[in-house]
This record gives sequence, structure tokens and C-alpha cells, in this order.
Amino acid sequence: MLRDVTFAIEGGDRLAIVGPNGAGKTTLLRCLYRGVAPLEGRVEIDGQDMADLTPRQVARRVAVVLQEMPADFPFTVQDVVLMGRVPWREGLTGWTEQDREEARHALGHLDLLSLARRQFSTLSGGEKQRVLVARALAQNPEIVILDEPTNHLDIRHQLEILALLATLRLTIVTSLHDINLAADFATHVALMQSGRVTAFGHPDDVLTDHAISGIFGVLASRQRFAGSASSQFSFSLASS
Ligand SMILES: Nc1ncnc2c1ncn2[C@@H]1O[C@H](COP(=O)(O)OP(=O)(O)OP(=O)(O)O)[C@@H](O)[C@H]1O
Repeated sequence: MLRDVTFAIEGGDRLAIVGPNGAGKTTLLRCLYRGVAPLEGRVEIDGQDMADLTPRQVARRVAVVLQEMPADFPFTVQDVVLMGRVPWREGLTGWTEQDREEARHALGHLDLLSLARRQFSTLSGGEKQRVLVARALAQNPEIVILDEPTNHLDIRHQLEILALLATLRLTIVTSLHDINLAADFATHVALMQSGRVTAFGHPDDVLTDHAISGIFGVLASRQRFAGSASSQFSFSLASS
């Protein structure tokens, strides 16, 4: 259950939702892409209540990359990425050249062209994750919502996917467990605990030692490096 959640982001912002297991990150994301309707309150996109939009109107503006992957999915990588074009399809016509071009472009962006003809079900977890991001990009959305997009990825692909998302002129809303990745990637952070957003703002203002220590029940300490904008959190158990 979410309570008292109010925030706004602008086009082009990158929002990371950070918080412990069960804090409500996935539930908040579901509300944002209209996977569930809020019991109270509303989600607006450009001042319009999302509930007033058709699923197709939402899908043309918002692409979603979820953690759950279909186990047995008899499609090739190329087919899966083309599915991102469904909201743009008119009537019962087949794929247009533009659909195929958008899909190719997205596959190239995610370094997946060599896997285009493979069965999706035969890919590794990380490869599947990249295919689902490619499908979201082929959808040509304004907003991409991702639930733990780096979950199955090795460190290089984690950095690559977040760097790619950061270079696209899209609005990104993503849950992230890795606080260091969130601090580097996001323009805004929403810190969540027990269904509430307890802090919202610039990563430097929200991701403080005190806030992270309190919310996760650990000792968090952020080290900043001389002459560099980057920083690194280190963590230890509060009792150790
Ligand atoms: N469909 C549901 N019915 C009942 N409770 C639910 C449902 N979905 C989520 N919850 C509960 O709501 C709370 C928030 O869950 P949510 O999945 O949003 O957390 P989360 O922050 O994404 O957690 P995690 O980091 O573990 O993925 C949890 O206590 C969860 O058990």
C-alpha cells in the first residue's frame, strides 16, 4: 500500500526509486505505467489523468521494462523487439519498413544484432534484459519505466545500459537497488520506505549517509574523491 506519494518530474529527467525490499518501489512503478489504478489520487502526464487515456495512448508514450520474464516464449529476439511497435500499428497491416528500421536501430543500440535470430528463450538472463530494453526503445516512447533493469546484468552491461539510457533524450523512471549506480545515473531520487516517499530531490540531497543508514538499517558512508565529481558509498552492518 502506498501513502502520501506526491512528486513531479520534467521531460528528460531521470528518476531513480531507491528503498529496501518491500518499500513499495514496484507498486509505485505499476501506478505510473497504469498497471494498477491508485485507490486515491492520480497520475498525470502533461496535466492529463492517465486513467483518461486508452491503453494504446499510454503505450505510445510510456514503455515498460519489467523484472518478470516469460519462461517459455516462442519468439526470436527480433520478434520480441518488433513487439515494441505494436502500439504504432494501424489496423491489421503487417510491419512497415519504419517498424523494422526502429527495431534494427534498437537492436544495434543494445549490441544485439548478432542475436537477432536467436530464440528469446535460449538467451541468458542478461541478454534477455537487454532485449526487453531494446523492445522499449523500439516503442519510441517519451517515458521509459524500468523495474530493476540492472538485475541480471554483469557490471559492464549495468554501466552500459544506464549510460545508454542517460544519453537518450527520454524521461526515465527506474527502481535501482544499487545506490552507487543510482547516485551516478539519476537527476532525481525518490527514497521509499514502508509505502511512503520519505525524500525526493537531487541525488546529493537525498542520498545522504544519514538517510541511507536509517532506511536500510546499515552504516552507510559516502566517500568523495578529490578533484572528481564521483563518489562511492560503502556499507557495513550497524552492529559490526
Ligand atoms: N498484489 C499485491 N497484493 C498484496 N500485497 C502486495 C501486492 N503487491 C505488493 N504487495 C506488498 O506491497 C509491499 C510493497 O511491495 P513492492 O513489490 O512494491 O516492494 P518493492 O520495494 O518493489 O520490493 P523489492 O525491492 O523486494 O522488489 C510488499 O509488502 C508487498 O508484499
